[in-house]
Formats: sequence, C-alpha cells, structure tokens
Amino acid sequence: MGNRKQQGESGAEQGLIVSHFGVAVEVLFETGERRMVKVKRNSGHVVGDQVTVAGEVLNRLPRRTELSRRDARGGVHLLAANLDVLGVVLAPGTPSGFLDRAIVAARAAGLAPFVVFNKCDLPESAELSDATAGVYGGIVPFFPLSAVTGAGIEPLREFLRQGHRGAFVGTTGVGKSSLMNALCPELNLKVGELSDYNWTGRHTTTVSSLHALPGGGELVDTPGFRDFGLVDITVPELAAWFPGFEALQDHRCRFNDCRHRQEPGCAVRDELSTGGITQERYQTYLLLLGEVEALEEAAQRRNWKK
Ligand SMILES: Nc1nc2c(ncn2[C@@H]2O[C@H](COP(=O)(O)OP(=O)(O)OP(=O)(O)O)[C@@H](O)[C@H]2O)c(=O)[nH]1
Ligand SMILES: [Zn+2]
Repeated sequence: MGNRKQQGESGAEQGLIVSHFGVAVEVLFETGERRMVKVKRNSGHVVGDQVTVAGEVLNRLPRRTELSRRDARGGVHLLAANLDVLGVVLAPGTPSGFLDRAIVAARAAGLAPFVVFNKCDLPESAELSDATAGVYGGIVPFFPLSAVTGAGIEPLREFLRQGHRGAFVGTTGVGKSSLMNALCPELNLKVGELSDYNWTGRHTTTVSSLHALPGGGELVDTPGFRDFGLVDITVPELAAWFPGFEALQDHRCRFNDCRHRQEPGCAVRDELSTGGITQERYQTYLLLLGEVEALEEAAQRRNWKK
C-alpha cells in the first residue's frame, strides 16, 4: 500500500478497467472520470483489473481472482479479473452436469457461485426449478425468475446490491443476454455511448465490459463467457469442490489426491455413512468423475502422439 501512495505522488491515478476494446481499455478512475488508454493487443489486461495510469502508461495491480476458460487445445483464456460471484444460469433443457461443472469451476477460481433458474414463466419450468432448488437450494443461493416478465428478479437484484461483482455463465439460449438487459436498464444506451470512443478508427466492437447496477453491484458482460457452455474442470478440482461435498472443508480425506471412490480414510465415504453427504449427490459425483477422467485421459493420449 505504501507503493500506492508513491505512485499517487508521481502523478499516477488508480482506476478500474471497465471496457476492453483489444487495442485500448476504458478506465474508470476513483474520481469518477473515464478515459481510454491504449494497450498492446496481448497485454493480458482484462475487465475488472485494478490499474494505475500515469499519462499513457498503465500498470496492473495484483488480482484477487481470475476467471479463465480452457479451450479444446488446452489454451487458457482469461475472461475477467477480481470477480467475487458467478451466476450459473439454467433453463429447461440445460444439459445435466452443467451446473455441477460450473459450480466447481467457480469455486476453483475463488468465486462464490449462485444459481439463476430462468424462464420460470414457462409451464414446464415449475417442476424442474423446484427439483433443482431441492438439491442446490441449501448449497448455493438460488434465484428462480423470468428475465422476460421480471417475476422473481428482485431478490437477485437485492443479492447483487450487496456489492458483489459478478458475471453470468450458461449454455446458449438460457437467457444470459435477456437477464443482463433486465438488470442493467442503461445497457443499450451505454453500448451506444461507447461507440463514440471509436478514435482508433478500427476495432470498434467492445470485447468485454463492466456495468455498474443501479443501487449497487456490478456485472461483467464478456462474449467469451458464452463458450463456458463446455465448462472444463480437472479431477482434483472436482474432488475438492463438488457441490454437496462442503463437509470436506472441515473433514479431510487421508490422501490429498483422494478421488473418493475406494480410498482408505475417505471423508466423503464417512459423510455418506452418516448422511452428511447424500447418496444422490455421491452418485452424481461418480458419474461426473468418470466423465472428467475420460476427458483427461483422451487429452493425455493426444499429447503422447505429438
Ligand atoms: N419464456 C422466456 N423466454 C426467455 C426468457 N429469457 C430469455 N428468453 C428467450 O430465450 C431466447 C434466448 O435468450 P438470450 O438472452 O439471447 O440467451 P443467451 O443465453 O444470451 O444466448 P446466447 O447469446 O446464445 O448465449 C430468446 O428467444 C429469449 O427471448 C424468459 O425468462 N422466459
Ligand atoms: Zn476421499
């Protein structure tokens, strides 16, 4: 922190990257001023980064959290920095396993997951939403709502208002854009305003942006989140963060790399026998574990061939 003061004395101002245009970022300064600052194309800066700016020199401050996505070739793409919550959006038709994977990915990145069950205006939603709430309601905050009618959206607003900075993930068509529009009334207006900053004469599209919500809280809108439909997680991440295994935080397995199958001294199997973990959750875990293991083995075989 002493550092920050020095930078202040040398004329640098502290701010937050709120939009990323590839070759430039928009910084919101502590004074409330906003300004575009040029960056190198592969600078690695993302929306949510805290920075200091002196003239045209931008320095990134250490990050609290990073949310990234692995692509099919194993490359890692950073999506946003310093988020503290991740909203997993579901709707009728969301593939099973998506929610568990997304919760694991959020927790592994240090973000607290919450669930939005969207399209509750559809008749087929009620039963599914209730069943999902029955399993996850005691594990993570759960918001059944309709982005289209606005029903049920107020508790989510209230949650975000507590000062959370988050983003939504979900498979295509679940209503992430509709939800963003419902929560950020000025969104369309803001997109229009940003295009005025087209001073480079190219790269006019916003890659990613952070929106302050009326009343408090912030949401990041990143096209890259759309591909999060294929949430990529590792076996150790799954074994540590599977929703329903919260008891592991206090009660650990004998082996650090325990996969909770037949290992001696397994805390998950202990909790199963005492009802601290439900059979239903455990069976779902075993299915997902098998899938993640198969994907990792396939990736390894591809690497050996190289
Ligand atoms: N009935 C109903 N339809 C909804 C609701 N929210 C979104 N939709 C519809 O679902 C479709 C997809 O909505 P989007 O907001 O584009 O979904 P998305 O998740 O952003 O989709 P991608 O951009 O493909 O990732 C649109 O036809 C919406 O009108 C809702 O609450 N109820
Ligand atoms: Zn175990």
